[in-house]
Amino acid sequence: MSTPVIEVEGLNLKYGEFHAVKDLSFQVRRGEFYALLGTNGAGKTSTLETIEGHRSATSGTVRVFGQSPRDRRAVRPRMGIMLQESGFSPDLTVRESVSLIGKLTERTDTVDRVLGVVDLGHKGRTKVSQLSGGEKRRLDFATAVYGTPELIFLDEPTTGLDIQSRDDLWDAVDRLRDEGSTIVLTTHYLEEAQQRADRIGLMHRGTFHREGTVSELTRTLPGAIRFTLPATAPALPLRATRDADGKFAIETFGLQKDLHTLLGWAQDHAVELGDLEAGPTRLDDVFRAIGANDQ
Ligand SMILES: Nc1ncnc2c1ncn2[C@@H]1O[C@H](COP(=O)(O)OP(=O)(O)OP(=O)(O)O)[C@@H](O)[C@H]1O
Repeated sequence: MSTPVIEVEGLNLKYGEFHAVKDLSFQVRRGEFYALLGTNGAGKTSTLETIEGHRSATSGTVRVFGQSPRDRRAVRPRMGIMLQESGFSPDLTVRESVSLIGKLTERTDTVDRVLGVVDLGHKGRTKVSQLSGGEKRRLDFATAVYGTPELIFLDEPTTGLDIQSRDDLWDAVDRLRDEGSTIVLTTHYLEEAQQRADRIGLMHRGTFHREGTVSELTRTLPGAIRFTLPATAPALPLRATRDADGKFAIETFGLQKDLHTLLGWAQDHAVELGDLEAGPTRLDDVFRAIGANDQ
């Protein structure tokens, strides 16, 4: 098997007395889309900064392409990092900023191609200070696109983007994946991770609460059927609870069977199920379950 792109082994990070990352171990394989998710303050940024070579581990090892990320000359040209704030100089134009990415990363590409991918071709001569929030975010994304790096970090990439720009960004990420790039994503938009990630590392208080594919993370929790009923409806065929807003909820590990029972019962009794929703557990519910365990 080829060397993993990222190998984290027993990583610990301390800020003074505060133990921010505790014995964390995981790997990201070549071509994988890995989402590092977690609660606020879980340690995601600290972990990523170590992998990106910006921070030293208190103990443990981190390898990127089999090398230390502190060996910047070897590793840096192969990584594209889209930070939450890239900090482009406000006085530079968009074109100059993209060209600077090329110089700093030592990757080869053309400024026009990159401007086209991030849809800023019409803003090439505009100063960074005059860009809208969403346009700045698209310029940040250029750091991940320039030269199609082998490993790409996307830190909250879609924050501040409208729907169209989000779709465009994910289309561009899909193309990068087609070219073989490995993607590491952090986001608080869980649906984006749920739809795209091959695997998810779910951090809480410095360590993994869970790690696995989306279905591995969600299948330990029941799915749910929710609906409203007219006041005259007869007794339900299944055990249900009532939400604060009066909606009925059936939690089940046999979603298809229970849905079939419920629909048959509604048909037989000519009962209309209002606002009917049925679905497997979503990643949001896995997150809520973390909070519940803390109580
Ligand atoms: N420079 C620092 N000095 C002291 N404590 C820090 C420092 N940086 C981070 N921390 C603490 O370490 C913990 C982990 O922070 P980190 O930024 O890695 O979390 P995160 O998972 O990225 O959180 P969020 O989702 O809120 O961005 C937090 O409790 C934070 O307050």
